Amino acid sequence: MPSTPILNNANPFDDPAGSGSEAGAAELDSHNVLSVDRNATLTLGTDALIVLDEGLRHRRAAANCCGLVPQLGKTTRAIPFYNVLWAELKEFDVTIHYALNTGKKSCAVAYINYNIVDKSLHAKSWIDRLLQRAYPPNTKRRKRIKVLINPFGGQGYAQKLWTRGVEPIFAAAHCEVEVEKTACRGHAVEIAEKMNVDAYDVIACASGDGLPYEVFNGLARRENAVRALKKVAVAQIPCGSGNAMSLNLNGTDSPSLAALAIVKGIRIPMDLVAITQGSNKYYSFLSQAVGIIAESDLGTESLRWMGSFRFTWGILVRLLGQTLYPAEVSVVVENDDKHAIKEAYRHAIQVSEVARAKQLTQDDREEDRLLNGQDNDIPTLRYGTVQDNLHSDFQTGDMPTLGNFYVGNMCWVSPDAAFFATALPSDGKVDMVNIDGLLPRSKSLQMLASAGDGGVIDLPEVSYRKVRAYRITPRVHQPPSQKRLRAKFRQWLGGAGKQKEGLIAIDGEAQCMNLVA
Ligand SMILES: Nc1ncnc2c1ncn2[C@@H]1O[C@H](COP(=O)(O)OP(=O)(O)OP(=O)(O)O)[C@@H](O)[C@H]1O
Repeated sequence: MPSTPILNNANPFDDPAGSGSEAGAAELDSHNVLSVDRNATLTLGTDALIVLDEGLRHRRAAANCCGLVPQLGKTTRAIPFYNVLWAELKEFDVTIHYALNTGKKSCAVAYINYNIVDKSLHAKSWIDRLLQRAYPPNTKRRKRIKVLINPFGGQGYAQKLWTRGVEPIFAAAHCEVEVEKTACRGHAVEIAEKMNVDAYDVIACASGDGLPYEVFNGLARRENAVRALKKVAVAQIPCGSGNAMSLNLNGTDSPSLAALAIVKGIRIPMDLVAITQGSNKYYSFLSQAVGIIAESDLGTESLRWMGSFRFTWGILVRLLGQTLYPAEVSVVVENDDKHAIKEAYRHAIQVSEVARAKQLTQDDREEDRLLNGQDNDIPTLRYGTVQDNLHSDFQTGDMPTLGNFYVGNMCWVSPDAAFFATALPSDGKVDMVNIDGLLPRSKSLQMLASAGDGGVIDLPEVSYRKVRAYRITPRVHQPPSQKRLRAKFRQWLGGAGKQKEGLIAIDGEAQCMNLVA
């Protein structure tokens, strides 16, 4: 995962490599400084390129108040290495393109250009050193990116968001880009199934979470599926109504900031959850939901006129009406102690931060195995399919008053809901949340409010477990005869008037389930 560099309180002009002696320090300093025209210098600092230029003062002053009022501007500018997209030397001209933050949630390509004063080979090696800092050893430069655009994703602006906010960043970073628009539902599955995975480093989906879901499933259908899944990274350029993948992996739901995160991103392994239903098999990267969340997301089609408020409305109607989704649930539990789950999470984060600080490159042996074509088939499922007998590791329970069944592999499910606060992308487990449908209404609302800061796990009424596998068999809910009319009214009010089947949301995509009597 890419990280925004932290500008700590160290002197930004210090070289991170340190210096042994004063003479050594002076030599290092001179290596890191490039003298350019207009009496300016460009210095490689700890985390940023420092531009020291008297001219900046006048330019900034001019930008204020139409330049009529003399003002003192700064003469230095720090460009974090993370934001540096490319640097090149042509003749005696140095040009550095970078991503300039243009607001809290956007960036755009900007550049600086100077004529070099020192005409020796120093400038060339300085540029190399700048690029090494902009792209540490674990970060691939000039990524080859296959971009898939869902023209109907979100509110239909994916093409515009791509052209305005993303394409210029990929171009400035010298990425090789090939763009294809999806023509219909399922098209991304087909593209991922047939593409030459050796020709690309990344498949970037300008869409909601639906396209990455299709891409994973397309890659998983191939011969040598494991090789394909490991070879090419899947990323999201957030252009949909659900952009959880980008929130979790790029740390943003802004298309331009996500573009920068992809340019600077490193590959990380991520678990996929295999789901079998009848004879079908799907792979999920994000979440599966049965009950209130799934029904509010997918069972509110008749309320589309409400826009995105239909989801909130759907949840409120179902929560306040204490709607039940009874089911039999069998689970292979890894850990059901919330305190231990949180401790294990903290430890895992510390370990991953150490690895990130060391800028570890991908394990060479892993790379060899990929290229030599070993371990390329998807392994058989450890706990079998839904058509097999239950493995002895499963614990089965009846949940007659289940309200919400939610399983996740990533923390954020939307910008204001960190539902799975301890989810780790590749620990071989998923976080399972079960909430009783008869929870007092005030508690239900409290639970909704606590999702924003990841507090769901701390609510005593919420069952939160790390699990390895589960099986859910939803049942028909038959309210007592005197309450049936009210239940039908609530169903209509919640947007699921004519719905007969149960719904399971896999990464936000709908699958129907037969309800067992
Ligand atoms: N050209 C197209 N026409 C119709 N549907 C398409 C097209 N391209 C992709 N799709 C489908 O659109 C669905 C939703 O895609 P996506 O996740 O990108 O958008 P979204 O707005 O976040 O979706 P949702 O409203 O379902 O959350 C996917 O299932 C995908 O297969």
